[in-house]
Amino acid sequence: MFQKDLDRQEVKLNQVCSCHPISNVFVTPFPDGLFTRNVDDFTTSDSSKEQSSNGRRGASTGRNPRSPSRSTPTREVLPHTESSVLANNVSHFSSVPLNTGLLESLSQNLGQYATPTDIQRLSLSHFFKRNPGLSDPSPVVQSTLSSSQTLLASQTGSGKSIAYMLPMLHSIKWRELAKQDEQPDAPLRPQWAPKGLILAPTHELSRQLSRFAKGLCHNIKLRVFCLSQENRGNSPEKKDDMDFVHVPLSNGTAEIEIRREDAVGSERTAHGPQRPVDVMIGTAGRVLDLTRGRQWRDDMEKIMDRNPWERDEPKAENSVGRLNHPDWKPSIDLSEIEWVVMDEADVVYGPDFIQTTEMLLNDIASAKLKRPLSKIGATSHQTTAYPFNLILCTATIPNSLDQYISTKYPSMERLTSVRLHQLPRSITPEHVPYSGGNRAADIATRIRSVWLEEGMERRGEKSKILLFCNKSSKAEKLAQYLNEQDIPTVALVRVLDKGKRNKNNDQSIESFLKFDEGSVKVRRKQESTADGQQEPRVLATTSLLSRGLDFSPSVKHVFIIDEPNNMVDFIHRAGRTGRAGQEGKVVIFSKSRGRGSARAMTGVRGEIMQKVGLRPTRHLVRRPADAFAS
Ligand SMILES: Nc1ncnc2c1ncn2[C@@H]1O[C@H](COP(=O)(O)OP(=O)(O)OP(=O)(O)O)[C@@H](O)[C@H]1O
Repeated sequence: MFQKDLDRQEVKLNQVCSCHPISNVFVTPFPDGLFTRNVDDFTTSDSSKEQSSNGRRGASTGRNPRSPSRSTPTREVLPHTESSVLANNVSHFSSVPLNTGLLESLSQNLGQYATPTDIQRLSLSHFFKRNPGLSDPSPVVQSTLSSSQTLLASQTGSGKSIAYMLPMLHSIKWRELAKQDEQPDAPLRPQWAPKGLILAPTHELSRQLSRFAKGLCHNIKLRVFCLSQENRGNSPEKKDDMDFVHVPLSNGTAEIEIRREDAVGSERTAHGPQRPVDVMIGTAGRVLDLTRGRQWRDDMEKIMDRNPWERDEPKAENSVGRLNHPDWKPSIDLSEIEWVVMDEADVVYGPDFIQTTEMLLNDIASAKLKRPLSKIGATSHQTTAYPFNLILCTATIPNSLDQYISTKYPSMERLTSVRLHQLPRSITPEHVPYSGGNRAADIATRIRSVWLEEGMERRGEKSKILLFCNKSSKAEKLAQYLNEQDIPTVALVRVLDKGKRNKNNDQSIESFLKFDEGSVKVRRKQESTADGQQEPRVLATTSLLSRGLDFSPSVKHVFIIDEPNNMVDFIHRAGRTGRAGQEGKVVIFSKSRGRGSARAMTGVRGEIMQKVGLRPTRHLVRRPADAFAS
């Protein structure tokens, strides 16, 4: 594929991360995301990526000429949202009857004196106080818990992962213990029939969430399994990998497949001493691949080719037999699912992913109710009450998501913290106009001055810096330039650059992410493989890494090199620093002062400058206060 095409695709990803008007989300009769592209395409090894990169999938599907074009960046409006009333009676994690093993894990992970953040207080209060099923095993109370719908919305870095993981993990453990008391001799459920499912838009985020969940589950002995394995070729390193066959792909990476003897329907349901998987984490596309079998995409694609404009979801699905098509080999049993979490909900419910997301939710409902989809009336246009708990989690609620929730999940409880859609207070914004000469040189100068300002260069402890560009090609060129200037930089961009996104890249990103076990592992690897090269202190990337990832507190600066597509994109890029109350700075680059700078200060950049309260330059054309203003 040509560079231009790749760049065009990437601009689209940036738009994906910012969502689109509601008409694009669910009224469009022929949403094309599932068959043209997937966030997976931009991340790690995946069969869909293989197909997408050779253009087959994109070529075989058309775009509904009646649907609004998605090629123009949208000015997504972030509506004003009322913050929920904070529960003052949940000042500590122990204020609710949380499983003691979970309390221990929290203190091991966050420190002895950690108290819940606002969104965690809201969540704990909501799930424990309003759902006595989390502490009362009586069947009547239990059934009230089994179909709640909740939205958790708060600023970046405010601890939303713990806010949804605690009620889910507590509930799964609570119900397991209650069942053991009732039926001590009940047979073990199948290996691959999880109780909880956490869906994220990228493999990177899935992996990070999975590590975090494993840390929380350590004491309560729930088994967490990540479907987004790292690229390890055929040499599995962890015990969990033994459950998978690694299928090498032509680009040097590997795909995973659950071992046939452990898959659904096999006689062997328990695998050695391993307990069944309790929580599974991955992208919706990967889960569908494993529940329906890899061929489902191809079969669906054939149907789309045959009858693209009159596509009707239940009809298309019925005509291929849905879950039980003889050619599809389902590997995961969805019938035991009790909790589904959609992390980064505005992306997962965005136009390019909505179809996969809805399909998976419908599959779960269908598996649980043991009825075909057509019988549960699950079309895109209807309100839906699923037979499981659904949690949507996001730092931004664009109009599109807001309206989608109102239409599709009218009874969804919205838990929203204060200052949603604003930069966290721990982030200081700064504006740097380019000098008018070599822009890359200006960036290098600012990086050096950051390290000088910190006075850390002398101690050899430079902080880490993230650079956000709009295009992979630009991030790569910038990284090359900075390396030539003796500023150790790594570019982490789309996976379509075959060979570049390899084990070393995965290692590079880990050294920027916050996770104790990960960083220890990375440090050890780096020590053993030291080849005289300096460890990168700067990571140049695109919006690919702007979503949900918990970067290390040593990432003190985020540089916004290119104008983000909109405020949503900006909030997520900036939010990679200043996490959990740590101090961080977002540096916004813009055109040099003088001719043309007035234009530079309008548009999204101008809105951002106003929004973050940066003193406008002389040339800034003021825009009327808009919905971003709180
Ligand atoms: N109660 C707490 N006390 C201290 N640190 C916390 C607490 N809760 C979470 N953290 C830490 O805050 C960091 C950010 O948490 P998390 O990744 O869940 O944020 P988030 O709200 O999901 O962010 P984003 O919107 O970017 O996805 C993590 O490093 C986590 O360990």
